[in-house]
Amino acid sequence: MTNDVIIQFKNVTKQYDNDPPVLGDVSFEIERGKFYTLLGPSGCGKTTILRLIAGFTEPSIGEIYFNNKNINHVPANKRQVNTVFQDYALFPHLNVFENVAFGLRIKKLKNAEITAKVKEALSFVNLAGYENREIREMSGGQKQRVAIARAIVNEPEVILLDEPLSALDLKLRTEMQYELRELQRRLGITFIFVTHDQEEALAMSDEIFVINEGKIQQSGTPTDIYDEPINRFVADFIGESNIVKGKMMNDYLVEFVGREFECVDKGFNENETVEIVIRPEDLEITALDRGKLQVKVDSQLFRGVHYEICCYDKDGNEWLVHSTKKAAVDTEIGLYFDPEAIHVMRLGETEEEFDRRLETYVDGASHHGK
Ligand SMILES: Nc1ncnc2c1ncn2[C@@H]1O[C@H](COP(=O)(O)OP(=O)(O)OP(=O)(O)O)[C@@H](O)[C@H]1O
Repeated sequence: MTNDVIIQFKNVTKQYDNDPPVLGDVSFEIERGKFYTLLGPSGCGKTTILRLIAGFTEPSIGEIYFNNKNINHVPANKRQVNTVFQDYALFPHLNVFENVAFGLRIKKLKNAEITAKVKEALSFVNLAGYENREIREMSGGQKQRVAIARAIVNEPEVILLDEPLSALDLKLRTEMQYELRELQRRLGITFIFVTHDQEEALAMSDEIFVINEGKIQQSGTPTDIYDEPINRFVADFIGESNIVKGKMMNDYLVEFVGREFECVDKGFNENETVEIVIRPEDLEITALDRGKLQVKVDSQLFRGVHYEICCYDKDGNEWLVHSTKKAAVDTEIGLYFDPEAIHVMRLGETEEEFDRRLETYVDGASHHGK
Protein backbone atom coordinates (compact mmCIF):
# COMPACT_ATOMS: atom_id res chain seq x y z
CA MET A 1 0.00 0.00 0.00
CA THR A 2 1.36 3.44 -0.84
CA ASN A 3 1.25 6.31 1.67
CA ASP A 4 -1.37 8.10 -0.35
CA VAL A 5 -3.96 5.38 0.22
CA ILE A 6 -6.54 6.51 2.76
CA ILE A 7 -9.18 3.75 2.43
CA GLN A 8 -8.70 0.17 1.39
CA PHE A 9 -11.31 -2.58 0.90
CA LYS A 10 -9.84 -6.09 0.99
CA ASN A 11 -12.12 -8.82 -0.36
CA VAL A 12 -15.22 -7.28 1.15
CA THR A 13 -18.50 -9.20 0.85
CA LYS A 14 -21.72 -7.80 2.29
CA GLN A 15 -24.76 -9.96 2.73
CA TYR A 16 -28.05 -9.16 4.49
CA ASP A 17 -29.70 -12.17 6.15
CA ASN A 18 -29.74 -15.09 3.74
CA ASP A 19 -30.20 -12.95 0.63
CA PRO A 20 -27.56 -13.16 -2.11
CA PRO A 21 -24.64 -10.81 -1.32
CA VAL A 22 -25.15 -7.18 -2.35
CA LEU A 23 -21.36 -6.82 -2.63
CA GLY A 24 -19.24 -9.80 -3.69
CA ASP A 25 -15.52 -9.89 -2.93
CA VAL A 26 -14.87 -6.22 -3.58
CA SER A 27 -11.31 -4.86 -3.32
CA PHE A 28 -10.17 -1.31 -4.06
CA GLU A 29 -8.02 1.56 -2.83
CA ILE A 30 -8.98 5.21 -2.39
CA GLU A 31 -6.16 7.76 -2.56
CA ARG A 32 -6.06 10.85 -0.40
CA GLY A 33 -7.28 14.16 -1.81
CA LYS A 34 -9.02 12.88 -4.93
CA PHE A 35 -12.60 13.02 -6.16
CA TYR A 36 -14.00 9.50 -6.54
CA THR A 37 -17.37 8.55 -8.00
CA LEU A 38 -19.21 5.29 -7.47
CA LEU A 39 -21.33 4.91 -10.59
CA GLY A 40 -23.89 2.23 -11.35
CA PRO A 41 -27.57 1.41 -11.77
CA SER A 42 -30.06 1.40 -8.91
CA GLY A 43 -29.47 -1.45 -6.47
CA CYS A 44 -25.91 -2.23 -7.61
CA GLY A 45 -24.44 -1.64 -4.14
CA LYS A 46 -23.16 1.96 -4.24
CA THR A 47 -24.87 3.08 -1.04
CA THR A 48 -23.76 -0.11 0.68
CA ILE A 49 -20.11 0.81 -0.02
CA LEU A 50 -20.69 4.28 1.48
CA ARG A 51 -22.42 2.79 4.55
CA LEU A 52 -19.46 0.43 5.06
CA ILE A 53 -17.01 3.35 4.88
CA ALA A 54 -19.16 5.51 7.19
CA GLY A 55 -19.49 2.67 9.72
CA PHE A 56 -23.28 2.35 9.52
CA THR A 57 -22.83 -1.36 8.73
CA GLU A 58 -20.04 -3.95 8.88
CA PRO A 59 -18.71 -6.31 6.19
CA SER A 60 -19.87 -9.96 6.29
CA ILE A 61 -16.40 -11.01 5.09
CA GLY A 62 -13.24 -9.03 4.39
CA GLU A 63 -11.47 -6.02 5.86
CA ILE A 64 -11.74 -2.26 5.59
CA TYR A 65 -8.67 -0.14 6.34
CA PHE A 66 -8.52 3.61 7.05
CA ASN A 67 -5.04 5.12 7.17
CA ASN A 68 -3.63 1.56 7.31
CA LYS A 69 -5.73 0.60 10.36
CA ASN A 70 -8.47 -2.01 10.29
CA ILE A 71 -11.74 -0.19 11.05
CA ASN A 72 -14.21 -3.09 10.69
CA HIS A 73 -15.48 -2.60 14.24
CA VAL A 74 -14.83 1.14 14.69
CA PRO A 75 -18.18 2.91 15.34
CA ALA A 76 -19.39 5.59 12.91
CA ASN A 77 -18.84 8.50 15.31
CA LYS A 78 -15.17 7.54 15.75
CA ARG A 79 -14.41 7.65 12.00
CA GLN A 80 -12.86 10.66 10.24
CA VAL A 81 -15.73 10.62 7.76
CA ASN A 82 -18.84 12.76 7.23
CA THR A 83 -21.80 12.00 5.00
CA VAL A 84 -23.95 14.35 2.91
CA PHE A 85 -27.27 12.61 2.31
CA GLN A 86 -29.56 12.81 -0.70
CA ASP A 87 -32.31 14.58 1.27
CA TYR A 88 -29.67 16.69 3.13
CA ALA A 89 -31.08 15.57 6.53
CA LEU A 90 -30.98 19.15 7.88
CA PHE A 91 -32.73 20.04 11.14
CA PRO A 92 -35.79 22.11 10.12
CA HIS A 93 -36.23 23.71 13.57
CA LEU A 94 -32.63 25.05 13.65
CA ASN A 95 -31.33 27.99 11.64
CA VAL A 96 -28.41 27.75 9.20
CA PHE A 97 -25.79 28.57 11.83
CA GLU A 98 -27.06 25.97 14.31
CA ASN A 99 -27.36 23.29 11.62
CA VAL A 100 -23.71 23.72 10.74
CA ALA A 101 -22.69 24.11 14.40
CA PHE A 102 -24.48 20.95 15.52
CA GLY A 103 -21.53 18.53 15.41
CA LEU A 104 -19.21 21.09 17.07
CA ARG A 105 -21.64 21.61 19.95
CA ILE A 106 -21.71 17.84 20.52
CA LYS A 107 -17.91 17.91 20.65
CA LYS A 108 -18.30 20.68 23.28
CA LEU A 109 -16.09 23.23 21.55
CA LYS A 110 -15.97 26.76 22.96
CA ASN A 111 -18.51 29.24 21.54
CA ALA A 112 -15.89 31.52 19.99
CA GLU A 113 -14.29 28.56 18.22
CA ILE A 114 -17.67 27.30 16.99
CA THR A 115 -18.53 30.74 15.57
CA ALA A 116 -15.20 31.00 13.77
CA LYS A 117 -15.43 27.50 12.28
CA VAL A 118 -19.08 27.83 11.18
CA LYS A 119 -18.36 31.19 9.52
CA GLU A 120 -15.42 29.72 7.68
CA ALA A 121 -17.44 26.68 6.50
CA LEU A 122 -20.32 28.90 5.33
CA SER A 123 -18.03 31.17 3.40
CA PHE A 124 -16.43 28.12 1.75
CA VAL A 125 -19.85 27.23 0.31
CA ASN A 126 -20.68 30.86 -0.56
CA LEU A 127 -23.27 31.28 2.20
CA ALA A 128 -21.56 33.95 4.30
CA GLY A 129 -24.27 36.17 5.83
CA TYR A 130 -26.93 33.45 5.82
CA GLU A 131 -26.29 32.41 9.44
CA ASN A 132 -29.67 33.45 10.84
CA ARG A 133 -31.83 32.17 7.99
CA GLU A 134 -34.32 29.42 8.71
CA ILE A 135 -33.86 26.21 6.70
CA ARG A 136 -37.34 26.57 5.16
CA GLU A 137 -36.29 29.94 3.71
CA MET A 138 -33.45 28.35 1.76
CA SER A 139 -33.71 27.10 -1.85
CA GLY A 140 -32.80 23.53 -2.84
CA GLY A 141 -29.30 24.51 -3.92
CA GLN A 142 -28.73 26.54 -0.72
CA LYS A 143 -29.91 23.64 1.47
CA GLN A 144 -27.43 21.48 -0.39
CA ARG A 145 -24.66 23.93 0.49
CA VAL A 146 -25.69 24.03 4.16
CA ALA A 147 -25.47 20.21 4.22
CA ILE A 148 -21.96 20.41 2.73
CA ALA A 149 -20.93 23.11 5.20
CA ARG A 150 -22.17 20.88 8.02
CA ALA A 151 -19.93 18.09 6.72
CA ILE A 152 -16.77 20.16 6.15
CA VAL A 153 -16.98 22.04 9.47
CA ASN A 154 -15.92 18.83 11.24
CA GLU A 155 -12.73 18.77 9.13
CA PRO A 156 -13.14 15.10 8.18
CA GLU A 157 -10.53 13.33 6.08
CA VAL A 158 -13.22 11.96 3.79
CA ILE A 159 -16.63 13.28 2.73
CA LEU A 160 -19.20 10.81 1.43
CA LEU A 161 -21.92 12.20 -0.84
CA ASP A 162 -24.91 9.96 -1.58
CA GLU A 163 -26.63 11.24 -4.75
CA PRO A 164 -26.56 14.77 -3.31
CA LEU A 165 -27.66 16.46 -6.53
CA SER A 166 -30.56 14.22 -7.53
CA ALA A 167 -33.25 16.46 -5.98
CA LEU A 168 -32.16 19.52 -7.99
CA ASP A 169 -33.42 20.60 -11.40
CA LEU A 170 -31.07 20.17 -14.35
CA LYS A 171 -29.71 23.74 -14.47
CA LEU A 172 -28.99 23.94 -10.75
CA ARG A 173 -27.60 20.44 -10.84
CA THR A 174 -25.03 21.43 -13.47
CA GLU A 175 -24.08 24.53 -11.45
CA MET A 176 -23.66 22.44 -8.30
CA GLN A 177 -21.48 19.95 -10.19
CA TYR A 178 -19.02 22.77 -10.91
CA GLU A 179 -19.29 24.08 -7.35
CA LEU A 180 -18.71 20.72 -5.72
CA ARG A 181 -15.75 19.92 -7.92
CA GLU A 182 -14.23 23.33 -7.22
CA LEU A 183 -14.90 23.00 -3.50
CA GLN A 184 -13.19 19.61 -3.39
CA ARG A 185 -10.11 21.09 -5.12
CA ARG A 186 -9.95 24.00 -2.68
CA LEU A 187 -10.41 21.82 0.40
CA GLY A 188 -8.16 18.98 -0.78
CA ILE A 189 -10.36 16.51 1.16
CA THR A 190 -11.13 13.09 -0.37
CA PHE A 191 -14.69 13.08 -1.78
CA ILE A 192 -16.55 9.85 -2.51
CA PHE A 193 -19.60 10.69 -4.54
CA VAL A 194 -22.42 8.32 -5.49
CA THR A 195 -24.47 8.75 -8.65
CA HIS A 196 -26.24 6.73 -11.31
CA ASP A 197 -25.73 9.57 -13.82
CA GLN A 198 -22.83 8.78 -16.13
CA GLU A 199 -22.44 12.33 -17.46
CA GLU A 200 -22.19 13.64 -13.90
CA ALA A 201 -19.53 11.02 -13.13
CA LEU A 202 -17.50 11.85 -16.25
CA ALA A 203 -17.65 15.59 -15.57
CA MET A 204 -16.69 15.57 -11.91
CA SER A 205 -14.35 12.72 -11.06
CA ASP A 206 -10.65 12.04 -10.82
CA GLU A 207 -11.49 8.33 -10.62
CA ILE A 208 -14.69 6.42 -11.35
CA PHE A 209 -15.66 2.96 -10.08
CA VAL A 210 -18.29 1.50 -12.39
CA ILE A 211 -20.35 -0.94 -10.35
CA ASN A 212 -22.88 -3.55 -11.38
CA GLU A 213 -24.48 -6.36 -9.41
CA GLY A 214 -22.27 -5.94 -6.37
CA LYS A 215 -19.02 -5.96 -8.30
CA ILE A 216 -16.64 -3.24 -9.51
CA GLN A 217 -16.63 -3.72 -13.25
CA GLN A 218 -13.92 -1.15 -13.97
CA SER A 219 -12.08 1.63 -12.21
CA GLY A 220 -10.10 4.43 -13.79
CA THR A 221 -10.10 8.03 -14.90
CA PRO A 222 -13.11 9.26 -16.87
CA THR A 223 -11.13 9.12 -20.12
CA ASP A 224 -9.81 5.60 -19.38
CA ILE A 225 -13.31 4.36 -18.82
CA TYR A 226 -14.84 6.16 -21.76
CA ASP A 227 -12.07 5.28 -24.21
CA GLU A 228 -11.27 1.75 -23.03
CA PRO A 229 -14.40 0.15 -21.57
CA ILE A 230 -13.50 -3.27 -20.27
CA ASN A 231 -16.77 -5.03 -21.04
CA ARG A 232 -20.20 -4.65 -22.59
CA PHE A 233 -21.79 -3.38 -19.38
CA VAL A 234 -19.29 -0.50 -19.03
CA ALA A 235 -19.41 0.35 -22.73
CA ASP A 236 -23.21 0.48 -22.63
CA PHE A 237 -23.49 2.30 -19.33
CA ILE A 238 -20.92 5.02 -20.11
CA GLY A 239 -22.03 6.89 -23.20
CA GLU A 240 -23.47 5.42 -26.37
CA SER A 241 -21.72 2.56 -28.08
CA ASN A 242 -21.83 0.37 -31.14
CA ILE A 243 -21.03 -3.17 -29.99
CA VAL A 244 -20.57 -6.14 -32.38
CA LYS A 245 -19.08 -9.61 -32.03
CA GLY A 246 -15.66 -10.14 -33.60
CA LYS A 247 -12.57 -12.34 -33.70
CA MET A 248 -9.02 -11.36 -32.80
CA MET A 249 -6.85 -12.73 -35.64
CA ASN A 250 -3.46 -11.61 -34.31
CA ASP A 251 -2.07 -8.71 -32.34
CA TYR A 252 -3.35 -5.52 -34.00
CA LEU A 253 -5.71 -7.37 -36.38
CA VAL A 254 -9.38 -8.00 -35.71
CA GLU A 255 -12.24 -9.34 -37.80
CA PHE A 256 -15.84 -8.21 -37.69
CA VAL A 257 -18.74 -7.95 -40.14
CA GLY A 258 -16.82 -10.38 -42.37
CA ARG A 259 -13.72 -8.18 -42.79
CA GLU A 260 -10.33 -7.73 -41.16
CA PHE A 261 -9.39 -4.38 -39.64
CA GLU A 262 -6.18 -2.96 -38.30
CA CYS A 263 -6.54 -2.04 -34.60
CA VAL A 264 -4.31 -1.01 -31.69
CA ASP A 265 -5.17 -3.91 -29.34
CA LYS A 266 -2.97 -6.88 -28.55
CA GLY A 267 -2.51 -9.66 -26.01
CA PHE A 268 -5.53 -11.77 -26.99
CA ASN A 269 -5.46 -15.44 -27.94
CA GLU A 270 -5.34 -16.25 -31.64
CA ASN A 271 -8.92 -16.50 -32.97
CA GLU A 272 -10.34 -15.41 -29.59
CA THR A 273 -13.97 -14.37 -29.85
CA VAL A 274 -14.26 -10.76 -28.68
CA GLU A 275 -16.61 -7.83 -28.67
CA ILE A 276 -15.84 -4.63 -30.56
CA VAL A 277 -16.88 -1.17 -29.40
CA ILE A 278 -16.86 1.88 -31.64
CA ARG A 279 -18.27 5.15 -30.28
CA PRO A 280 -20.82 6.97 -32.51
CA GLU A 281 -18.65 10.10 -32.69
CA ASP A 282 -15.69 8.04 -34.00
CA LEU A 283 -17.60 7.02 -37.15
CA GLU A 284 -17.32 9.31 -40.12
CA ILE A 285 -19.74 9.35 -43.04
CA THR A 286 -18.05 8.95 -46.40
CA ALA A 287 -18.72 7.75 -49.96
CA LEU A 288 -19.79 4.10 -50.19
CA ASP A 289 -16.52 2.89 -51.77
CA ARG A 290 -14.31 4.87 -49.35
CA GLY A 291 -15.92 3.46 -46.22
CA LYS A 292 -14.46 0.66 -44.13
CA LEU A 293 -18.05 -0.44 -43.54
CA GLN A 294 -20.96 -0.24 -45.91
CA VAL A 295 -24.30 0.51 -44.27
CA LYS A 296 -27.84 1.59 -45.12
CA VAL A 297 -29.29 4.66 -43.40
CA ASP A 298 -32.42 3.77 -41.45
CA SER A 299 -33.28 6.99 -39.63
CA GLN A 300 -31.87 10.36 -38.67
CA LEU A 301 -32.51 12.76 -35.78
CA PHE A 302 -31.25 16.33 -35.40
CA ARG A 303 -29.72 16.72 -31.93
CA GLY A 304 -28.56 20.34 -32.06
CA VAL A 305 -24.78 19.83 -32.09
CA HIS A 306 -24.95 16.78 -34.38
CA TYR A 307 -27.17 14.43 -36.33
CA GLU A 308 -27.81 11.06 -34.78
CA ILE A 309 -27.93 8.66 -37.69
CA CYS A 310 -29.00 5.05 -37.31
CA CYS A 311 -27.69 2.61 -39.94
CA TYR A 312 -27.58 -1.15 -40.50
CA ASP A 313 -24.86 -3.28 -42.11
CA LYS A 314 -25.46 -6.37 -44.27
CA ASP A 315 -25.41 -8.64 -41.19
CA GLY A 316 -28.15 -6.61 -39.51
CA ASN A 317 -25.88 -4.92 -36.93
CA GLU A 318 -27.03 -1.45 -35.92
CA TRP A 319 -24.49 1.41 -36.26
CA LEU A 320 -25.23 4.68 -34.54
CA VAL A 321 -23.32 7.65 -35.99
CA HIS A 322 -22.97 11.16 -34.54
CA SER A 323 -22.12 13.44 -37.41
CA THR A 324 -22.32 17.11 -38.28
CA LYS A 325 -23.08 15.94 -41.85
CA LYS A 326 -26.57 14.86 -42.85
CA ALA A 327 -27.30 11.54 -44.54
CA ALA A 328 -30.34 10.63 -46.63
CA VAL A 329 -32.60 7.92 -45.22
CA ASP A 330 -32.64 4.67 -47.25
CA THR A 331 -29.36 5.44 -49.05
CA GLU A 332 -26.21 3.34 -48.74
CA ILE A 333 -23.19 5.10 -47.32
CA GLY A 334 -19.66 4.28 -46.21
CA LEU A 335 -18.43 4.59 -42.62
CA TYR A 336 -14.79 5.39 -41.99
CA PHE A 337 -12.95 5.03 -38.67
CA ASP A 338 -9.34 5.07 -37.49
CA PRO A 339 -7.69 1.94 -36.02
CA GLU A 340 -7.67 3.78 -32.64
CA ALA A 341 -11.48 4.02 -32.72
CA ILE A 342 -11.77 0.23 -32.36
CA HIS A 343 -11.86 -0.99 -28.76
CA VAL A 344 -11.56 -4.74 -28.34
CA MET A 345 -13.12 -6.32 -25.23
CA ARG A 346 -12.93 -9.84 -23.89
CA LEU A 347 -16.30 -11.54 -23.68
CA GLY A 348 -17.79 -10.87 -20.26
CA GLU A 349 -18.95 -13.50 -17.83
CA THR A 350 -22.27 -15.04 -18.75
CA GLU A 351 -25.09 -14.53 -16.27
CA GLU A 352 -24.78 -18.19 -15.18
CA GLU A 353 -21.03 -17.78 -14.56
CA PHE A 354 -21.69 -14.65 -12.50
CA ASP A 355 -24.46 -16.37 -10.47
CA ARG A 356 -22.22 -19.38 -9.81
CA ARG A 357 -19.49 -17.09 -8.51
CA LEU A 358 -21.94 -15.25 -6.26
CA GLU A 359 -23.12 -18.58 -4.83
CA THR A 360 -19.58 -19.36 -3.70
CA TYR A 361 -19.60 -16.04 -1.76
CA VAL A 362 -22.94 -16.93 -0.16
CA ASP A 363 -21.43 -20.22 1.05
CA GLY A 364 -18.34 -18.40 2.30
CA ALA A 365 -20.39 -15.69 4.06
CA SER A 366 -22.54 -18.18 5.96
CA HIS A 367 -19.39 -19.73 7.47
CA HIS A 368 -18.18 -16.36 8.70
CA GLY A 369 -21.47 -15.12 10.15
CA LYS A 370 -23.00 -11.78 9.17
N1 LIG B 1 -30.57 -3.11 5.34
C1 LIG B 1 -30.77 -3.88 4.26
N2 LIG B 1 -31.33 -5.09 4.37
C2 LIG B 1 -31.52 -5.89 3.30
N3 LIG B 1 -31.17 -5.55 2.02
C3 LIG B 1 -30.61 -4.35 1.84
C4 LIG B 1 -30.38 -3.45 2.94
N4 LIG B 1 -29.80 -2.33 2.43
C5 LIG B 1 -29.67 -2.52 1.09
N5 LIG B 1 -30.16 -3.73 0.73
C6 LIG B 1 -30.18 -4.29 -0.64
O1 LIG B 1 -28.87 -4.21 -1.15
C7 LIG B 1 -28.87 -3.95 -2.57
C8 LIG B 1 -27.95 -2.81 -2.87
O2 LIG B 1 -28.46 -1.63 -2.29
P1 LIG B 1 -27.72 -0.23 -2.35
O3 LIG B 1 -28.59 0.74 -1.62
O4 LIG B 1 -26.32 -0.39 -1.92
O5 LIG B 1 -27.75 0.08 -3.89
P2 LIG B 1 -27.52 1.43 -4.68
O6 LIG B 1 -26.62 1.08 -5.79
O7 LIG B 1 -27.09 2.51 -3.76
O8 LIG B 1 -28.96 1.73 -5.23
P3 LIG B 1 -29.76 3.11 -5.35
O9 LIG B 1 -29.11 3.89 -6.43
O10 LIG B 1 -31.15 2.65 -5.74
O11 LIG B 1 -29.71 3.76 -3.99
C9 LIG B 1 -30.33 -3.71 -2.94
O12 LIG B 1 -30.83 -4.88 -3.55
C10 LIG B 1 -31.01 -3.45 -1.61
O13 LIG B 1 -32.33 -3.92 -1.65
